[in-house]
Amino acid sequence: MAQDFTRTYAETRDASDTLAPYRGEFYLPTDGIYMDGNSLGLLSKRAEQTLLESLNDWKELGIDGWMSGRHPWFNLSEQLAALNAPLIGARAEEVMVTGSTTVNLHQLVASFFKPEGKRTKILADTLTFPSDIYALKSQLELRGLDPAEHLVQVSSPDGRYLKEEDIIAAMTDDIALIVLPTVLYRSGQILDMARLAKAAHERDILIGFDACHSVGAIPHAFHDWGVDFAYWCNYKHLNGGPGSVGGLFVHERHFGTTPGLAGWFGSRKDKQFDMDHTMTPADHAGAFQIGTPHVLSLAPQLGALEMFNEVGMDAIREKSLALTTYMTTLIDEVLAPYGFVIGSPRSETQRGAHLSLEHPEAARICKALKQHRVIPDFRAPNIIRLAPVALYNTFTDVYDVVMTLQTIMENKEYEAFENVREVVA
Ligand SMILES: Cc1ncc(COP(=O)(O)O)c(C=O)c1O
Ligand SMILES: Nc1ccccc1C(=O)C[C@H](N)C(=O)O
Repeated sequence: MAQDFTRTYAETRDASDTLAPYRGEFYLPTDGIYMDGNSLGLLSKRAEQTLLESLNDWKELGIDGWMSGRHPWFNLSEQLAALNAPLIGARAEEVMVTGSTTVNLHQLVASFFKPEGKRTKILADTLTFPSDIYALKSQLELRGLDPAEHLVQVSSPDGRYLKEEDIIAAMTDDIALIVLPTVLYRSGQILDMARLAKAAHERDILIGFDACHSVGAIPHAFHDWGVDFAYWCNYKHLNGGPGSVGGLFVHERHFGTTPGLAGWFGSRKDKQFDMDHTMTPADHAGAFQIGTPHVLSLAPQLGALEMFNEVGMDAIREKSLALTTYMTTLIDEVLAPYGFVIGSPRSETQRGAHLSLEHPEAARICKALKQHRVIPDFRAPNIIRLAPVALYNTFTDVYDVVMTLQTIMENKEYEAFENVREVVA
């Protein structure tokens, strides 16, 4: 069917969507449209079930829940690592579900940043998420290195995108480590990780990626690309729940590296309860765990990740691109008179799973959207992020959101609100 701009067209696309049955697995808002799965994914019935099962194990088993019950807690992180691994293109032993994004970055930099001789600097970029920069600066300071000199941030020519050639040009012989996002949190640009990893290694530099905005959104091949490490959260596209435990990847060539931040849960599991004061680290990515896993923030991931493994990242990516491409076409057609700029890549190979819509009145347009029960998020100073999620959004959702935006703009409904951000979104 040729694309047209009717709601019937959107309904026809939904009717032939093979992922459509998954929508029924989620708790969706009953009175509106959720478009913020890039910030906090929704609860699914399966995630709820595995959380309740773990809660019940605690209720019934107490301490014995570590080794028995529905999902024994002692191996839960390893079990989830095996479910995360296919999503990022890694071997199960290269992955651990542990910590949080920022804590895992601290752990990985503490373990892999080895300033020596002339190589004393870390390379990052100016568009990355602030927490990463705070962590990198504090890691430098812990080593007595001044971030003003030792943190190099590649800048963006336009404030939206980074150019791989600029990043490669900044890979000079004083750089020891590179930390970059896989997908930029504002524009949704995908960086060419394979190319960057190759360029870094040709120059003897280690490279790690923040995969918060790509895990569960696009396929990865971290192992084959030779990426040294990566870290991510499981609460956005992976729907693990607010504050859900994060993930990390360490390429197998680095197995045996001493963890910078050691703790007893990084031990070989058969040795951990020997209670020896000399640690025997696990001989895989498990070595980078620190303390006791946050079991109740792991448990929902069992149900949530099962769906991703069932469907596979290729099918998720295919639908996600179909949704964002459809949204782009509608925005171009319907919102053209109102001064919006799409601040996300037009090219599908460079586009992550959300669209960034820029407008000088963005803060109050977001508030008007929320009044219509459409949930986007806002990033200062002028970005509305919209994420039509493959597992639970529809083409009709996309259509309705764009039409709601048209109504808001046409009737200047946003003028009823102040153009200032709210606390979170
Ligand atoms: C790209 C990116 N990096 C880091 C973080 C920080 O994650 P956390 O607060 O879970 O450590 C986030 C989200 O909050 C993020 O989107
Ligand atoms: N962790 C959070 C806690 C509270 C509110 C938002 C977040 C986010 O994750 C924001 C997201 N990282 C972003 O790309 O803006």
